[in-house]
Order: sequence, then C-alpha cells, then structure tokens
Amino acid sequence: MSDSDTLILVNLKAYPCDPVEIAEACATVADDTGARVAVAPQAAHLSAVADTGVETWAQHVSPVEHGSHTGSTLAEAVADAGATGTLINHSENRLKLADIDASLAAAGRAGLETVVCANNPAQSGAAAALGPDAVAVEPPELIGGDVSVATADPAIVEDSVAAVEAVDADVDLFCGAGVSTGEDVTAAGELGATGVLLASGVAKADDPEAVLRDLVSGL
Ligand SMILES: O=C(CO)COP(=O)(O)O
Repeated sequence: MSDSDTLILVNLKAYPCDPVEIAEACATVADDTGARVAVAPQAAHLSAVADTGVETWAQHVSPVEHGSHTGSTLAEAVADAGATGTLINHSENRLKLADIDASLAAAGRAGLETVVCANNPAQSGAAAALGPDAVAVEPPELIGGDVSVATADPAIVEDSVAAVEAVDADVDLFCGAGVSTGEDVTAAGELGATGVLLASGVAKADDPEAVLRDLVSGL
C-alpha cells in the first residue's frame, strides 16, 4: 500500500488495554508519518479516545433511531462522543441483513463513515450492495491468530476485491485477521485492499507504538 489514505483501523474490542495510551500512540504515529490510523474503542471510551485527537471509530451502531431502545448504541450518540466512523456487522457482533441496512442508515444520519464486515467474498459482495464506504473481509478462523489473512488466505482478499468491485466500484475493500506487521500491511495492499483492520497485534502489545510504527512502514 502506498496511498496515505489507506486506513489502519485498530479495533480494541473488549481487550484489557489502556484505550487512551493506545490512542495517543496512534495519534503520535499518524502525526509523525502522515498515515491514516484510527482507533475503535469500547463505546464508553469514545470521548476519552477522541480527546487525544486520533481518528475515532465506534465498534458498532445499533439499527435504531432516537426512542425507546434501552441498551442500544445510538449512532447520533457515538458521533456526539467524537466518532467519525463505525464498524457494522463485525464477526463478533453479527447482525441480520435488515439490521445491517438499518445500522447503515443510522450511521448515515449521524454522518459516520461506514465499514461493513464480512466473512468471505460472497458476503463481501452482498455487503457492498448495501452501500457502505467500505467492506472488510475477516475470516473468523484467522481472527486473533499469528498469521495474517494476506498470507494464510490471499485468495479470500483478491476474490473479495473482485466481488465488491463487481457490485459497486465506489466501495473500498479492507481486510483483517492476524495483521500485525508492516509486511502484512504491504501484502494486503498488493492483494488490492485499501485498508486493514487489526486488534490483538496492537491491543496486546507491550509496546503498541513500536507495533504501529512497523505497521505504517508497510504502507
Ligand atoms: O477482528 C479483527 C479486527 O476487527 C482482527 O483481530 P486480530 O487483529 O486480533 O486478528
């Protein structure tokens, strides 16, 4: 990947890390290198992360509007907290098709950039048909592992790029699972991805900033 618009999106999931420390490391590396690095913390940490100045994403928004929806993650609320984008349909928070559509509508109302996650090329094409800004293909069996999707299953990335392109050429294709090094980022770009999602490589690192600097070196 050589495009500075390429997104490195660090999903903190529910890992026991310090979201502000990682956000500050991401902001520092982004400022130093011009790379686009974003952090998706727990919803309760969005404001604290956004206050660091880093690009901040929600991990999920619910398929709801303002109203009687106890326990929901309202798109307008995450935008108020400083998020500028959101994941939808992550492998660990799968939604029904109609709910993906409604979450996209909610994100659109709130002005959030959107990435819909998918398991495989067929789902990637289907997700593209719903009109997100990007689709992220993440094979569930590789999530949290040591081998990057681009190495373990390059065809799933290439086939997802093609599936998305066939449906809507304006939708970007990202990939994720096992991404932790600059080499992984380079390999993803060579397969046609214009962004990577990663979690454990940064969230579990002893030195998140060092990992981020290595990741960015692969752009
Ligand atoms: O699910 C992921 C990002 O959303 C990928 O997680 P890992 O980077 O831990 O494989």
